[in-house]
Amino acid sequence: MKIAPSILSADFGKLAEEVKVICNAGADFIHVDVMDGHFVPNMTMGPMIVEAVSKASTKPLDIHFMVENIPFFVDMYAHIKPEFITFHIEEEKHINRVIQQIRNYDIRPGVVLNPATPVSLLEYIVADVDMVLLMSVNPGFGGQKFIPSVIDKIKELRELAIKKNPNLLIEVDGGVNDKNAKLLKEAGADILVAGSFVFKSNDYKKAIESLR
Ligand SMILES: O=C(CO)[C@H](O)[C@H](O)COP(=O)(O)O
Repeated sequence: MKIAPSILSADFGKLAEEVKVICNAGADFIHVDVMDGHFVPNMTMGPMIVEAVSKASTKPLDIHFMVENIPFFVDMYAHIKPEFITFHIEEEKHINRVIQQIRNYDIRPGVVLNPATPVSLLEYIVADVDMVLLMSVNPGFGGQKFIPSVIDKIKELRELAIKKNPNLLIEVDGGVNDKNAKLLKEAGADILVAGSFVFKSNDYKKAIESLR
C-alpha cells in the first residue's frame, strides 16, 4: 500500500520543512490539492507554491486539480513535472483530449470521481489513464468525515480494471484513517491519500505506518 500525505493539512507557516519531514517519515508521494474557488468553495496553491513544494520534496508529486478550465491549469503546472495529474470528470467535456494533453508533458494522467459519481462513467476512459482517484468526501476541505459507499465503488472499479486496464492504480482520498485503511486495501485500493490523520498526529512516521 502506497501512502500519499495531503499537504492541505500541513502547517503552511513552515511548508517546505513539513514536506521534507513527511518525505523522511515514509511518504510515497506528496499529494497536492489545487483548488480554484469555483469548482470547489476553497482556494489553495498556485504554481509558484507547488513548485516550492516540489523543490523541497524528495518524493514524486501527485497533483489533484479541483478546478474549472482544466486544460489551462495543466499547461500552467506541467513544468513542475509531477508524477501524476488528476482531474474531475464531472468538470471536463473533452476527457480524452485532456488525458492526451497531460501525456504530452510526460506526466501520468488520472481522473477523479466525486462520491456520488458512478464508476460506470469510466467504462470508455479507464483503459486510457494510469490512475483513478475515488473521493471519499466531497472535495474542498481536509478533516471531513469518510463516506463509506466508496468501498463498493473501489470493488466495482477493480472489477472494471481487471477487464480493461490491469495496471490501473486506484487512489482514495478523504477521511482516510487507521480505522478504514484496511477495508480500503481489501476492497482494492493501491494508494491512500491522508491529510489530517497524518498531519494532526504527533508522530508522522507512526501515522503513515499505521495506514500502510
Ligand atoms: O482532496 C482533499 C480535499 O478535497 C484532501 O486531499 C483530503 O480531504 C485530505 O484530507 P483528510 O485526510 O483530512 O480528509
